[in-house]
Parts: sequence; C-alpha cells; structure tokens
Amino acid sequence: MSKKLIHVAVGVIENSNGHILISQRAEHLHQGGFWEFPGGKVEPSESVLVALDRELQEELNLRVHEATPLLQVPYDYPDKSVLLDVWHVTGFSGEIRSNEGQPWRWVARPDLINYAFPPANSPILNAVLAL
Ligand SMILES: Nc1nc2c([nH]c(=O)n2[C@@H]2O[C@H](COP(=O)(O)OP(=O)(O)OP(=O)(O)O)[C@@H](O)[C@H]2O)c(=O)[nH]1
Ligand SMILES: [Mg+2]
Repeated sequence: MSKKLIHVAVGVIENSNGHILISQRAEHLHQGGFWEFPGGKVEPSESVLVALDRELQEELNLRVHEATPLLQVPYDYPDKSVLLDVWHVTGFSGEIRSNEGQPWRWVARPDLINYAFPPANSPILNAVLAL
C-alpha cells in the first residue's frame, strides 16, 4: 500500500542573537524524544505559511511575521512519508510558552550538532549551518 504524503510546515526560527529555536518531541509522538524545528501538518485549505503561523502559535505561542523558504525535504519513514517544507523565520512575536509542555531552547548554530534530530532532518541541519 502506498503511504500518504504528509506535508509539514517547519520553522527554523532565528532570534536577534543568531540562535535557533528547537523543541523536544513528546515520547508518544512519531519520532518521539528527538529534538525538532517547531511546526506541524499543513491542513488542506492552508498555505504553508498560514500553517506555520498557526502551528507555532498553537505549540509555542509565537506569531510569524517574516519568513523565507529555506528547503524542502521529502523523506520516507517506514510508517509514513513526509514532505518537510522548511522556512527560515526571522520575524516573529510573542513570549514563548510551550503549550504542550514540551522542552524548548535557543541554541547557537554550531551547537545544534549536539542534539539528536529525526533522520529526515540531516539536510535541514546542513542548510541551517550554511545560513
Ligand atoms: N515539526 C517537525 N516535524 C518533523 C521534523 N522532522 C520530522 O521528521 N518531522 C515529522 O513531521 C511529521 C509531522 O510533524 P508534527 O508531529 O509536528 O505535526 P503536528 O504538529 O501537526 O502534530 P499532530 O498531528 O500531533 O497535531 C511527524 O511525523 C514528524 O516526525 C521537524 O524538524 N519538525
Ligand atoms: Mg508539531
């Protein structure tokens, strides 16, 4: 059976110090325990940017004001296929509040290699390190 392709809006959020926001996926979720760039599934009626703004608001209480496309990563997990639509977010507002209790932190770019990300994320890490 062919797997449905899941379109995911992902934000590489950079603050004025050049640090990047990561959060940790809850254990019970797909790829649980790994760190991630915040985001979530694009609903059928949404543009990616609208989905990104909604997901960051739902998960972290952040609104997106400025973002540019960074890269798209198609990846086949054994149980699902995803298309990670990754945006570089340079303008945002709001005090971070982790609405689902997930840990989060701002990380200097070179330190990102010390965190375990899902297998699909390797190209994202490379793109972020090259920003
Ligand atoms: N947000 C996010 N998802 C990622 C990353 N890397 C990666 O493989 N994914 C995968 O993308 C898929 C969708 O992301 P998600 O779980 O955040 O979706 P969501 O917020 O809408 O979750 P929900 O369905 O529980 O409401 C998951 O299968 C997840 O494992 C990443 O860096 N960030
Ligand atoms: Mg999510």
